[in-house]
Amino acid sequence: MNMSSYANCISGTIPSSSEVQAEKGISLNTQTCPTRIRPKTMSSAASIVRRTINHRPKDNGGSVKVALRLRPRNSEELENDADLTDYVELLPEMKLLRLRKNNWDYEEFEFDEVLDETVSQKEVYDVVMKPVVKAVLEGYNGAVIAYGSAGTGKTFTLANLGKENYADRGVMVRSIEDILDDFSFGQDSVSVSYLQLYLEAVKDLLAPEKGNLAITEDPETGDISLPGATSVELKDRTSFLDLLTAGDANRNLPDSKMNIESTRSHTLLLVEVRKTVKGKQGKYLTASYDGGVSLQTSISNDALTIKKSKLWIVDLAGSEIRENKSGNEGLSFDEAKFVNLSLTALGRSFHAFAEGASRTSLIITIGPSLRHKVDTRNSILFGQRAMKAENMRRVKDDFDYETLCRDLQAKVDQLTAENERQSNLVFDAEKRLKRITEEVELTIQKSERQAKALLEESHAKILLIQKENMESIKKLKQECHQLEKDLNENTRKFCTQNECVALEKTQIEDEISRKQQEMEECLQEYHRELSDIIARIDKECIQRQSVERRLKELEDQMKARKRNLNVPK
Ligand SMILES: Nc1ncnc2c1ncn2[C@@H]1O[C@H](COP(=O)(O)OP(=O)(O)OP(=O)(O)O)[C@@H](O)[C@H]1O
Repeated sequence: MNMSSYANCISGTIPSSSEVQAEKGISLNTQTCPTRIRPKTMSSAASIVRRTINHRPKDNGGSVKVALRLRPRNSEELENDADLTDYVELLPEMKLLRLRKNNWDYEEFEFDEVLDETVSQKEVYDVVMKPVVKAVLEGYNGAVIAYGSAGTGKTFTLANLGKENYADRGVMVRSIEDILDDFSFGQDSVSVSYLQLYLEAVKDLLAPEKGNLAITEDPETGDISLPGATSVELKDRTSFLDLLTAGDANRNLPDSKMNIESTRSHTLLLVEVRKTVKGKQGKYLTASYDGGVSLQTSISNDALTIKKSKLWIVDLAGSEIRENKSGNEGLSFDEAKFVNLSLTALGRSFHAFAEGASRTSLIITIGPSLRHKVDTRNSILFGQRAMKAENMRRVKDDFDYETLCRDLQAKVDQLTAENERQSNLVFDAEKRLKRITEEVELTIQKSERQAKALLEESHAKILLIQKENMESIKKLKQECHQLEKDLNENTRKFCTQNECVALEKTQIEDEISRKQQEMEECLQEYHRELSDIIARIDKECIQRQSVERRLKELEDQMKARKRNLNVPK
């Protein structure tokens, strides 16, 4: 028995797709729910890539409704910017998910709902669970199962009590709220059992002291029942929250180093609804749970009819592949084997359950980190197989249970074999991946060594060049210093020469001025002497004129005397 066969065993009544749409009440408006995860390469290359398309089966009236939900990134993933961008593309508006195999090839999967990380708990409930609860209130059996690898949000989706944030209430609480809202107190009743399957043990979370609950199998029908399971009648919403809180405290959460929130056990909440309705008499096809799983019909009492139905809400153990993911930290072989064994028991118990009218939804949860890659693919394939499961709704009178059981067992075997084949393939792929990773690591180490050697060589060269440069700089500095000295010397000499020239110039100028002064003085002396000479000449001229006049007078006197002398002759 395995996960996929398990899904087959819990198939249910499926309405037409238009009914589903009508029942959703709230539709996931794709406009308001854009796909954040969308690899550019895949989209842009959509016209050239190869696609493998896995559409929902045409005749889907009988399929298990399968919704796929992506968990938002947590703080660690946000810090590491982890996401599946290169690998997964969600197209909520088309209810499609694409898984890229490589750059040119991807697979496309269609689901009943594709819920991206922006979708709220209420929306998940409205889309996935509300139709199931509605069916349960109408007297049909229902089941919601969460499947996905550890830490992808199964428990958050199903079992969150909304203590920290009221809006985060999960499917369990919201279902009970809706069931209680529809109740006529005094007439109707709802009771719950809370169970855990870990390895092969079935634990009653409402009465853990009971130890391992016995699983009994009806030798004729093959039905599995748990006669010792506690069933507590609910008074109100608070009593349910108290029960779940107490039950959760009793859960056995084995350590998993791979993910501390991981649990390898399955948690089952069984809600039994008993409603008294007026009106139509006759047989109703329901299943009751009186300590086990068995079939019964409705009880009619004139105009009053009692409808009994039950709702299973199942939080499956993390769906990690069985091989260890990180050394010895994954599931041990025994543990993995027993997980499946407990699924066998569980799956069988659903034989009888499925024989009743039922509606089943499966929520596949996936994580936003690349470390979820392999698990994401496994979960998606599981969801796809579940979608192909046949509708189990039958009217009791028309139903051949023995054939159903045989068929189911055959399918269980077939799917077990298929699952094992798939697991082996995954195991081989992981081995190959491990080998390739080792090769890549070796190559990286070699490259690192080469890079280191190159780095050291370059470093040495750089040091040498630096040394040479330092020497050149030193030499240049010395030359520069010498040049400075020379320049200073020359400047000094030039200054000295300049000073000498200036001194000489001053001396010469002084000499010239002295000479000029002397010359001026001399000139003045000449002028004075000349003036004296002119004055003397003038004086002598005057004297000479006077002399000349005297002389002329004398000459005149002499002439006069001569004439006087001649006259007597
Ligand atoms: N839709 C969501 N929005 C916000 N937080 C979420 C959401 N889904 C999951 N988480 C958080 O992610 C963590 C893991 O979720 P959860 O425990 O539900 O995973 P799981 O699949 O049940 O894991 P396991 O198989 O180990 O039990 C929790 O801290 C939970 O609060």
